Amino acid sequence: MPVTTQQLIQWKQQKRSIVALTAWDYAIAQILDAAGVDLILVGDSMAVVLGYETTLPITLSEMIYHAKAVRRGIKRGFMVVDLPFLTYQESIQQAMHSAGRVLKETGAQAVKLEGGYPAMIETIARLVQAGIPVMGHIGLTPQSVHQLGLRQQGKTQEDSERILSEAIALEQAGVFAIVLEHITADLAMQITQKLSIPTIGIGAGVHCDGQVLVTSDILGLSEKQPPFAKVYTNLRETINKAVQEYAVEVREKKFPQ
Ligand SMILES: Nc1nc(=O)c2c([nH]1)NC[C@@H]1CN(c3ccc(C(=O)N[C@@H](CCC(=O)O)C(=O)O)cc3)CN21
Ligand SMILES: CC(C)C(=O)C(=O)O
Ligand SMILES: [Mg+2]
Repeated sequence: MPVTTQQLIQWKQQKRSIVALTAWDYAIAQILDAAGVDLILVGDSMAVVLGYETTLPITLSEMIYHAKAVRRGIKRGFMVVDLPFLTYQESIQQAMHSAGRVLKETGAQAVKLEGGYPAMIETIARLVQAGIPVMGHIGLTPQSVHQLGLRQQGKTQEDSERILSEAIALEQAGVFAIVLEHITADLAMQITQKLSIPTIGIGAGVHCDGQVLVTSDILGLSEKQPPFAKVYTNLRETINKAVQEYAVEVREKKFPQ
C-alpha cells in the first residue's frame, strides 16, 4: 500500500522512525522504493548531480523533468518534490502555480518549500487549502546560503526560540511534516516533542521522527559531503574500478570475447 500523509503521522505516534532519502532519476527511485524507503524526496540538492555548487540555479522545469522519471520508479514511497529558489517566494499566486505544475505534471503527492514564520505562513496555508500537501523545511535553509552560510542553526537562545516558534507556526498553517536541517539535537528534540506532525531531521540529531540524507552522499557519489552525512559505500571508487577494467580489456582486445 502506498504511504500517505496519515500514515506518516501515525508512524510518529507509534514512534516508528520514518526513513527518507533523495532521488533524481528512475533507477535510483526504483532501488530506494524496493528497499522500503518511506519518503522519497526529489530534492533541489539534485543540483550536485548536475554539477552546480549551490541549489540556487535549479529551475522548476528541471525539477519536473527529474520528478517525472522518479515517479515512474516508485510504487510505495511517499513522493515529495522541492520547489526551487524563487518559484514560490514572489507571491501566493506564484507558489500556487509552481506547486500546481509539480502535482499535475509529475504525479508527486506533495511539495516542500523552505522558510517559516512570517515569510511562508500565508503561502503554505493557501496551498494546503487548495488541497496540496506541503512539507516545511526550517533551520539551515540552503536556498538562503548567501545569507546564512552552511553553519548549524539555533545555537543561541534567541535563535532556537525563533526556530521553535517557526515550527509551531508551520504546523498551524497545515504542513504534514517538517524537515529540520542542521540544528542542535536538543532543539530538534524540543520541536519533535511539541508538534503532532513528524519531524524529519538532516544533521539534527537522533530525536527526530525520521531522518533524511542526500542519496549521492550516502553512496559516496558526491565530491564532498556535509559533516552530518554518513558515507555507507564508495560508488566513485566502485565505478572507477569497473571503468578502468573495461578500458584495459578494450585496449588489450580482451573485450569483447
Ligand atoms: N550533497 C549535498 N548534501 C547535502 O546534504 C546538501 C547539499 N548537497 N546541498 C544543499 C545543502 C547544503 N548542505 C550543507 C553543506 C555543507 C555543510 C557544511 O560543511 N557545514 C559546516 C560549515 C561550513 C561553513 O561554515 O562554511 C559545518 O561545520 O556545519 C552543511 C550543509 C546540506 N545540503
Ligand atoms: C536534504 C533535503 C532535506 C533537501 O532539501 C534536498 O535534498 O534538497
Ligand atoms: Mg532541498
